[in-house]
Amino acid sequence: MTSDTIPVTQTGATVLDARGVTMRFGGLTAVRDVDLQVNEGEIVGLIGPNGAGKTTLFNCMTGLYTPTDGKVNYKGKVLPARSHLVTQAGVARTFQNIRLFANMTVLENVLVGRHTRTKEGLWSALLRGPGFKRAERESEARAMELLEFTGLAEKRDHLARNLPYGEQRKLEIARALASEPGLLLLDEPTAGMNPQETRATQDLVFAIRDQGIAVLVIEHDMRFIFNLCDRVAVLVQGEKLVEGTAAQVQSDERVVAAYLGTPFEGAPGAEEAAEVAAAEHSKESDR
Ligand SMILES: Nc1ncnc2c1ncn2[C@@H]1O[C@H](COP(=O)(O)OP(=O)(O)OP(=O)(O)O)[C@@H](O)[C@H]1O
Repeated sequence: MTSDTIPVTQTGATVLDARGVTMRFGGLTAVRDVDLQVNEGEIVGLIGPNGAGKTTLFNCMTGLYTPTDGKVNYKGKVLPARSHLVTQAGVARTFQNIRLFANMTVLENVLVGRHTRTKEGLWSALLRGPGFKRAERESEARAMELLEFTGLAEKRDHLARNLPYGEQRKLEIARALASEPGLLLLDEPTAGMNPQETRATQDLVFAIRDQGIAVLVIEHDMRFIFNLCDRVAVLVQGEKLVEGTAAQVQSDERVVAAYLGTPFEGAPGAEEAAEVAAAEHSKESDR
């Protein structure tokens, strides 16, 4: 393997432990033998060029895909292969393409996110007995706390589809938090945001971490990632190329090369790039 993990100061206990994760789609290996850990109290960034396999790795960590190889543990237990069970286990996520219930209110969207945490069963809900009503009141109180936390309380009765884009992303985060996770996975949380909204999202992620929730975040905005993260892993063509602090990753010439599209010797994709260069060279010399 060509990956290079630069030692950084170990923080709390390991929350997420992905080992040797590989995901193949037919002939395409989207993720290859990736190890990634997230520890308590950490914000970890996952970066890489388009198509590097970042979302596929998220999908492998949240039960949307069953990895072809490797395993993912959360707090010492293998994560189940179903997304709702992963959420129940304590791992919540947001999506690159916002997935809200557009015709439900802001509050209702957060209440939907709480269903993995409410114990009241189907009959209780249908009969609307005292247990159900109490649970409903508690859920609503918690949902309102989360709307205050994310700055959306005043919009509680607005339809999700009428929120500006930046607030829809915040609502996705509030909904994910409603499942009371120990780990939150954010897939491009600032996509489409203006600089002010991006800074607010940065503060929100710090506040989430301060509440004891570990965070793993995919993002293309490098300033956001390097300001935010304790540790950053770089995926290139499905493989982890480098992992380290923001300063270590920023100064690593292989990362710069991967983004500029000139892979180093031994880096994932270097062989193919060399073959293409050789073929182009021989074509030119034939002319
Ligand atoms: N369900 C799927 N079936 C087939 N190929 C897939 C599937 N999901 C992803 N891929 C392929 O796997 C590779 C990695 O895609 P992925 O979306 O994980 O990359 P990414 O790093 O998240 O990219 P981006 O930054 O553009 O979102 C791509 O070549 C993509 O086309």
